[in-house]
Amino acid sequence: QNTNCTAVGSGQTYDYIVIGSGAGGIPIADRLSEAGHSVLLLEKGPPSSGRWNGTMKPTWLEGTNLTRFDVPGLFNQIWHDPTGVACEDIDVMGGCVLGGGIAVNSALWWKPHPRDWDINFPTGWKNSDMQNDTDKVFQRIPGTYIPSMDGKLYLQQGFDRVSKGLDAAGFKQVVPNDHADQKNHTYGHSTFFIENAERHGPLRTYLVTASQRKQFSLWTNTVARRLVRTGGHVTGVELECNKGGSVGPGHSGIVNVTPGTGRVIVSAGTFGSAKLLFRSGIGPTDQLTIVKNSATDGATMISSDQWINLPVGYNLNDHVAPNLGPIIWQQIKGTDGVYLGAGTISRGRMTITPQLTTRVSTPPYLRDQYDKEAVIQGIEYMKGVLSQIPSLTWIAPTASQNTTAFVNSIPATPGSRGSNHWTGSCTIGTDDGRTGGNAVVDLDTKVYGTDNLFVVDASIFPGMTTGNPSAAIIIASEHAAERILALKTPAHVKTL
Ligand SMILES: Cc1cc2nc3c(=O)[nH]c(=O)nc-3n(C[C@H](O)[C@H](O)[C@H](O)COP(=O)(O)OP(=O)(O)OC[C@H]3O[C@@H](n4cnc5c(N)ncnc54)[C@H](O)[C@@H]3O)c2cc1C
Repeated sequence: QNTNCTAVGSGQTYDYIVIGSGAGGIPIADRLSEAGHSVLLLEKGPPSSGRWNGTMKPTWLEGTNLTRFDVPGLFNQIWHDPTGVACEDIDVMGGCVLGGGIAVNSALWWKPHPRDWDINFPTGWKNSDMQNDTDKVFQRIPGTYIPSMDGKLYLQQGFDRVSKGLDAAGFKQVVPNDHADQKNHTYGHSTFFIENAERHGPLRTYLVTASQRKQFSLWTNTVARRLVRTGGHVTGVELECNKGGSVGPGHSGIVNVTPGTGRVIVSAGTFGSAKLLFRSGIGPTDQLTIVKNSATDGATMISSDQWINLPVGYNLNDHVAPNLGPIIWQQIKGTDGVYLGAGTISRGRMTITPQLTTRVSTPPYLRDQYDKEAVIQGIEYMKGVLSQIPSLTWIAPTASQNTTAFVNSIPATPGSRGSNHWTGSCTIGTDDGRTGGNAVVDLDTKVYGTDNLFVVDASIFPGMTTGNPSAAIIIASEHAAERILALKTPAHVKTL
């Protein structure tokens, strides 16, 4: 028996159990506890930031309360030294530590373009519905395009050179997050959630206020194995200590929600949330059958007469290529009339393996010919603009290379094209997936066919955002919190 693995007693129950402490999970756990509810936030990974007793750091940070996660210059460390940080059960990059993606990402921080909501999201989630939530998020996490301590911008040679060409072509320089709607023929400095030269974001804001409340609890190193449910009603969550407790103190056993009124919010990310639903008997029959036949879960999985058939894992999406800066915007309209970015229509699928890892079985990149045409058009356009700049050399595609051939030469795989901006898999919408629709969760983020189970993270996004998605996910989490708090407990549950 590992002393780092505490078996939970059945006495303590919670109004809300939130599974996963990423961009979706931390903000909603804060808002639900702020409303007076008891909230348990579960995170399978270890603490990350020094503020939360994280310990992973290079020797030169010893003696400080900072870890590799706090120092912007170490953002890329996850690619060189991923052990104990990157998720081990997915086939793409993800952060499985306290904070999830927002503890390991590059901290690029974009206020969403109005069309990010208006094109893709359903009624009640349009730009006008999200304004209040956007303001709340950007008040707490303003972001900056000058991340240094002394207020100076460094290494601007590239920016200065490129901007001359952009100016000559009539592009306008903007402060991006002051003009979120001006994303055509504009450019600017990239914005980051960095403050005092350290990683800022939900770990320094939402988690701080949540932790000050007595009704809030956080358990790290604790894996949610599956939901315990009777029909569409979840009574608790089955837990396992991460690696048997060998990586730090965790919890095992079954933790229950408040009988009758308690709710569970799954915020385990695009892959983690889908996997948890599969293991809980919620998803397409082919995926649930893989879990049923697995050595780990087969014998104890919920029986097939209780399965809920929903299109979990479909509608997978990612940006076609990562962006850094200087950031340049130009609207490219495909010949199908929709825009590149928020308007792309290519989608993929993620699935589960017999070992209960997940994989991108159908990569989403450029599967649609109009999406591909728009990318080619975009590269051609930028080549034209930037060719005006003296002594600037295009590295790819080379001067002699045909753009179409270049685009076709890049494999449509996460390894070549991936941007780590995975969305989809548990899509929000009114078209109930049990009866042939695409949606896994309804407009309150409640899983169809259940009465107290919700999904709140990148997985509910029906389509892609223009920029890196973390701000939009946090805004969506604020919005979901309001809608969930406003929901009445179903009458039949109250009478139980
Ligand atoms: C390397 C990298 C760079 C990126 N750069 C940027 C950027 O610069 N700007 C930007 O906006 N976005 C960036 N992103 C994307 C952004 O970080 C993600 O879109 C965002 O974090 C997703 O939020 P989420 O809540 O859906 O999931 P996550 O943030 O992934 O959170 C999910 C959490 O759930 C936990 N979990 C999973 N399964 C379980 C379980 N069964 N039990 C308990 N816990 C579980 C995970 O450990 C994780 O902490 C980047 C991502 C990566 C990986």
